Amino acid sequence: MPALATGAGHEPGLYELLAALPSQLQPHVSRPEDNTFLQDMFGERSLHSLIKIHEQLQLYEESKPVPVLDSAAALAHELSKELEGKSANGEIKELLHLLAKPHVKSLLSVHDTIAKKSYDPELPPLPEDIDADEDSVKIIRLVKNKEPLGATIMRDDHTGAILVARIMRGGAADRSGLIHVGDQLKEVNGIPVDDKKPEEIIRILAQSQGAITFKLVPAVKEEAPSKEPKVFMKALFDYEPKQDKAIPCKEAGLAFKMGDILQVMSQDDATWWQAKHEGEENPRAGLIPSKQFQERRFALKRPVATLPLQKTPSRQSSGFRRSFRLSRREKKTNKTMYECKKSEMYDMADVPTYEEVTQYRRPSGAKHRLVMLVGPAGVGLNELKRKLLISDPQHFSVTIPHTSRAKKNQESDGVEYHFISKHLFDTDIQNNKFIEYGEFKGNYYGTGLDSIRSVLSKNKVCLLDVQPHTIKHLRTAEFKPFVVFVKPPRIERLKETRQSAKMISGKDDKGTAKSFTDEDFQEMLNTAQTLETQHGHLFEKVIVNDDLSAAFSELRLALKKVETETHWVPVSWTHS
Ligand SMILES: Nc1ncnc2c1ncn2[C@@H]1O[C@H](COP(=O)(O)OP(=O)(O)OP(=O)(O)O)[C@@H](O)[C@H]1O
Repeated sequence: MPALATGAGHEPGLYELLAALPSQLQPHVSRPEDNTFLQDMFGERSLHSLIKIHEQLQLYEESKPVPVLDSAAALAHELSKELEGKSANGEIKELLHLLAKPHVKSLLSVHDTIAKKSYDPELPPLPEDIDADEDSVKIIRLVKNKEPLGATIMRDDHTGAILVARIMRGGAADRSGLIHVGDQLKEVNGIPVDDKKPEEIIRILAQSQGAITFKLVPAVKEEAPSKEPKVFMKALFDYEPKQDKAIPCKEAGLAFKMGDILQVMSQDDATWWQAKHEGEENPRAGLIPSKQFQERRFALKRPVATLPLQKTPSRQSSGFRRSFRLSRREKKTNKTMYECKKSEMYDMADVPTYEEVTQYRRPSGAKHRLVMLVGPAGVGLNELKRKLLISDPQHFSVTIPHTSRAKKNQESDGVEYHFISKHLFDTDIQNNKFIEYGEFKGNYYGTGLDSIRSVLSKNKVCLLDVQPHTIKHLRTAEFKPFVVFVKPPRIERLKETRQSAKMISGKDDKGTAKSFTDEDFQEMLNTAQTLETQHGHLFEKVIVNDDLSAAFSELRLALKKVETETHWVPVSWTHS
């Protein structure tokens, strides 16, 4: 931008800069509406006023003003009293009128507060009727602002006493350091609480303004002050405390979404942990269900979406992908020709709650993270993979599958397939060497773990396109998979974009191509929905494959970031 033209030897003030900006910017703005917007914005009167105030304040700051007196309010009061007795002329009347105005009074009071620099709230004196025998009683005064107190209370079932149940980390009560878990609450603002229900006490607290006085019997053992814990958990489910009937105090709850990173501040309570969102400035923690509690609830509820999947229909569906993606060499024919032998059942042992995570950045020269692409069949995984391979064949690669079928004349071992005997294939299955395998026309086909290792050891990014149930087997420190879910757009866009697309059907051995039907689209969407419900917590990136080139660019960028930026990964991946 060119330098602003200001008078020689004259420092441009903010105000002048603002006035000059629209004309200075004009040559750089092509659209008239942008120009109008800029003119309006910089011409806004309130902005000009603010800048003027800013400049004036700066002048004051430079001259370091000190208050002449810090009792302007009292002086004004005295003056008013004195003038009231005098015979009133017009000017005196006006002055009295001005000094009586609440705004002027407030202004003078604010002036005095600032002049005295007395920003702390004034507390009323301690009550005189403290029982001398009650040496264990603590009187505490906290000044309440809009922020909640950050403590929960409960009635002790045996003694009936009202106890402090929980102190939210970083909240007002915690910061005061005066209230502790187990303290017995005797009075709030002089009101005895022994006979009150916790809800009534909460109401009293909510209605209290300014300083609140608590009379407490301290708990026997006071909590040792602890350092801010550095446990980070990735949330694997959505949580909304307002909808949670079990939470002891809805206002104290912390809402979060699947994929959010939470800093867990306390796991002292078996049922309710305390946490805040990672990076959140506000130190106050909120309640979240503990891992164990959430697992228990999940097991009891067991929503329909997590029940075992239906058996694959006999019809060759465009739903769950059953291929091992043997098509690295344009050989789409083999894509869907065999059934997968691995279970597609949802594993109830993997209840998605929280996963402890830590930040990880791939050291330069270290092996790349495995890139797993998942999505419903026909959504475009192959197409995206193909584009990546073409875009940078030196950087991206795919696995070479194994087969027990005989090698054809034009084929070479280790190019189209690794050709091995049926016996060896069987042994490898027993030894868990395959991520996926299947049988077609009496021959085995499969993707081996070693074939991934082989790609990674060449310092290439391995693109793997598999069924989602395999993700959990590959989530190891060795592979550190980055899981991308490719999702279809809404049905109208799906139909629009796939008008000339062909689906490769594996129904017959020839892998004939056919156009998508409405049923195929619907099935693709249903499958996507099911995959997301069941495995969504494992997806690190979701890409909607609407416009193909946009989806490709998004994928490319995400993969670049995985290679160069810091990401949250399971703690266990960095401990090896
Ligand atoms: N965004 C898109 N816009 C238009 N056509 C697309 C788009 N994405 C994929 N296609 C087309 O859809 C068809 C299916 O894509 P592709 O073979 O990549 O799917 P897939 O997920 O690998 O499915 P399958 O598991 O059945 O092999 C192809 O003809 C492909 O060119």
